[in-house]
Amino acid sequence: MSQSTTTTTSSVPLVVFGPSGVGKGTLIKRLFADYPDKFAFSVSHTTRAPRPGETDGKEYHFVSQDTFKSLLSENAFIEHAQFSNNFYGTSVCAIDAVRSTGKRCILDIESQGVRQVKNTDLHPVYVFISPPSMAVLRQRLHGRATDSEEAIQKRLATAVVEISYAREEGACDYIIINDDLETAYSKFRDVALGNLIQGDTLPPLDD
Ligand SMILES: Nc1ncnc2c1ncn2[C@@H]1O[C@H](COP(=O)(O)OP(=O)(O)OP(=O)(O)O)[C@@H](O)[C@H]1O
Repeated sequence: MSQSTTTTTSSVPLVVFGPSGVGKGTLIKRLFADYPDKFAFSVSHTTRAPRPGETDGKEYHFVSQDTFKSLLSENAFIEHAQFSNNFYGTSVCAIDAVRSTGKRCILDIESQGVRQVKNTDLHPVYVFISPPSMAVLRQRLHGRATDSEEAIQKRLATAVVEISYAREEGACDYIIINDDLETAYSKFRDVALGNLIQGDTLPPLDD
């Protein structure tokens, strides 16, 4: 691949999506650790209150519901969502802020957000991280031990929605199955660096 192609591909944002518990955070954390000067998350806006230790503009841009709504009406967000009465959104400005530092912006969002991004002129690269099977996803959610059984069941139900979206024509540029972590990370790193890879094929995930 020519240098110019690599540069162009690796400067557009990278959207990473996939069911909760599949290992997106694990892969992204490792990428940030390996390449601290190359990648960054954009800072999202939220209407939720800051938690102790959080700084405005660092973890989030903390705004009121009214400010959020007016930003929304000005089309300031490329995607937004509501979770338990709070709004969250990724602004065009936040993505530009990452771009201006010379880093590649990474977006870790749900398929609902991916659909919204598709309606913008951002044109990122879309990577779907897939579990090797639903049984493995279930095991990982239990193994992480951060959720109640009820929350795990909810995440599994949402996983079905994420996976069925990934099956839609043109939903993603790359599928990476996170079975063996080293193999998955090596593919993920290549995509993030703008290299062409042979993506995986979605497994049946009907177990
Ligand atoms: N390839 C792998 N093999 C085994 N375990 C893994 C692998 N990848 C990740 N895990 C483990 O699976 C669990 C879920 O991973 P992680 O929290 O990164 O998922 P996630 O997709 O970021 O979830 P969420 O969207 O809920 O934040 C963690 O305990 C992690 O250590």
